[in-house]
Amino acid sequence: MASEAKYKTDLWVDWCPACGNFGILLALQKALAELELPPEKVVDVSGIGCSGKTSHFLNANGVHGLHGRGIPFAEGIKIANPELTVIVNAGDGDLLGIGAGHFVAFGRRNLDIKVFLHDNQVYGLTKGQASPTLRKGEKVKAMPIPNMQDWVNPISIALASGFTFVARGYALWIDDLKELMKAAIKHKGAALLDILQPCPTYNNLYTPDTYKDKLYKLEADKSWDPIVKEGTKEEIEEKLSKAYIKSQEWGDKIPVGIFYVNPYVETYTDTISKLNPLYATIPPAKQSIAKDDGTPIIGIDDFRKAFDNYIIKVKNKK
Ligand SMILES: Cc1ncc(C[n+]2csc(CCOP(=O)(O)OP(=O)(O)O)c2C)c(N)n1
Ligand code: SF4
Ligand SMILES: [Mg+2]
Repeated sequence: MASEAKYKTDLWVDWCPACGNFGILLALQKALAELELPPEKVVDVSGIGCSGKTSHFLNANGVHGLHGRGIPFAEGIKIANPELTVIVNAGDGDLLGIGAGHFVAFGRRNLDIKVFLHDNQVYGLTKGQASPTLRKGEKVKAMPIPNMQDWVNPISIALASGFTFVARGYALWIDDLKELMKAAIKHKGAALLDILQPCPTYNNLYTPDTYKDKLYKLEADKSWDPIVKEGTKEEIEEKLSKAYIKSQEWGDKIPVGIFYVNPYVETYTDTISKLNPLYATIPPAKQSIAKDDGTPIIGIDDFRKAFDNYIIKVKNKK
């Protein structure tokens, strides 16, 4: 089996000592190695933040984008070339603060992209302000007063937005995290992996000591069955409701593991392929953009024709 060394770069990994991001990076390198994905077929898209440095430390294609815009960059890449494995590594501020609109719209599309949310409850890179996942009334050390705003629950919002794979991992349980990453990557559709990530420099509330007594594994309960098996409306509603109720659990006990998986939803790129069969054989990234003499080819005519035909068919059905 390929070793994770294949995915390491020779850059000095400059996160603070004991940062949870080290565990996330190692789990990701191990997951990619065990899945035997060639680095040239993997794209890691990062936003801005400490988490955003992941793309520099992973030997794969990487885009270190703009704060809050990891998802739209990733969407463009996946739509242009659906054969790539596209992963977003971004912070809780990035994905649920400035980028929250993209997060919700992404769930609706069910694009086959994996969102790994580095959930440290702070804006690490900008020195420890509260992020959207810090609870109301909590105060981490750089804050002058306790948090005045309520939190955003990443699991609940992902379920409500249409993500078809929703799970939570912990940065220091590297083997479990690696397995969750593998499951997310293998799932065909939009995946959220909320990764609880200690930030020893700025978050003095959610430390490894805090998590030690609170975290428990969903899989330990043999009756917990988060995977949609038949795809009926009733089954989906039942599993979604149970996942939502479970997502509200946060306090003395914090669940880690898979909350919900629905493999029955068509992906966005499959929908496009149905509209235009050409898309499946020659996606945009593989089309020529210029003729031999250098004149640009505008390649949207076939797509437009297919789309017009589709509209005509739909209208005729009415
Ligand atoms: C458009 C824009 N707004 C604000 C910033 C400043 N900024 C950089 S990183 C960051 C927050 C990072 O927090 P998070 O996304 O949680 O990542 P972490 O550092 O915790 O991994 C902010 C506000 C920016 N770079 N760009
Ligand atoms: S500030 Fe926090 S999240 Fe950022 S590198 Fe340091 S420990 Fe990690
Ligand atoms: Mg953060």
